[in-house]
Amino acid sequence: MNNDKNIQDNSNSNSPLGVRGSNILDKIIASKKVEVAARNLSTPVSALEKSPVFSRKCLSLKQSLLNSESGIISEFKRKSPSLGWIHEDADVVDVTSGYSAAGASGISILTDEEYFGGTPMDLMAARQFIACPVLRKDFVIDEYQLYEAKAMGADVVLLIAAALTVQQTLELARKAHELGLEVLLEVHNAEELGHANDYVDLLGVNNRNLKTFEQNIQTSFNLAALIPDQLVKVSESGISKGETVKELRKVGYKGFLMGENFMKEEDPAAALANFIENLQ
Ligand SMILES: O=C(O)c1ccccc1NCC(=O)[C@H](O)[C@H](O)COP(=O)(O)O
Repeated sequence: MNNDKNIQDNSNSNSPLGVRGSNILDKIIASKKVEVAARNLSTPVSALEKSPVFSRKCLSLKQSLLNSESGIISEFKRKSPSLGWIHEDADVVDVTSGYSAAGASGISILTDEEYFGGTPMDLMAARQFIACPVLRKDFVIDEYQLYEAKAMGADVVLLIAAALTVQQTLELARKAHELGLEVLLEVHNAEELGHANDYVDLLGVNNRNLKTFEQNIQTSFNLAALIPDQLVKVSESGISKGETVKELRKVGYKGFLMGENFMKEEDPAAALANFIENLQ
């Protein structure tokens, strides 16, 4: 039996951070609005544009996934709303340069501090040492955050359908492309696929419902056939078995976003190397 498909629903439990799962996405978005407004005042776009990496040409995660053997997008996250601390003292440069050396097709870095224990500095530091595509993993609600992503040295941004209207998704995706960033649109159900537009490069199916924390790999299998062919499919969250990756490949997935499975280990990069070796 593939245990990844049978992850238990923990939607009714209190999270380790003391926020109930049922409204976590709303809480994150509410905090994000305050945070972004403050940063916009302290560091205007004109200052972000002066970043030494602002004008660098972004690497393509889409191409990397199409060309790569593993398709693993390994994530750097110190904590999460569903688990609390996973790896509090993890060093971003050690872990992400290790991920890169181990054969990651892309690297996702959480830049949200309040809920995930990350910072924009994490991404900026990692960028100096890694040559594979980097996803800024955050809750994008404002185009200011796209300028920030560019200033940090990110290549891809995440747009979460559950947090945006169709119109907001279109405007943010268009702006991201204008800045040279790729767009990973994340959905959790068939209805959210309606957020896809011409500026979306990769379509991520999150097996975790961000409003309830419920996880089920079956979500990726159910939505696979509904995703337009031109979008590179990525399965996100709750993956811990090579067998799951192999089954997801059969229904067209090229990318596999994995965080906890590696970050919970003392040496996340060694865990990734071992995972990839067992995929061959
Ligand atoms: O991880 C959480 O608890 C979480 C809660 C609310 C919103 C987002 C959340 N996580 C972001 C992600 O989607 C995952 O970090 C990513 O897909 C990797 O998942 P996993 O392999 O299960 O760590």
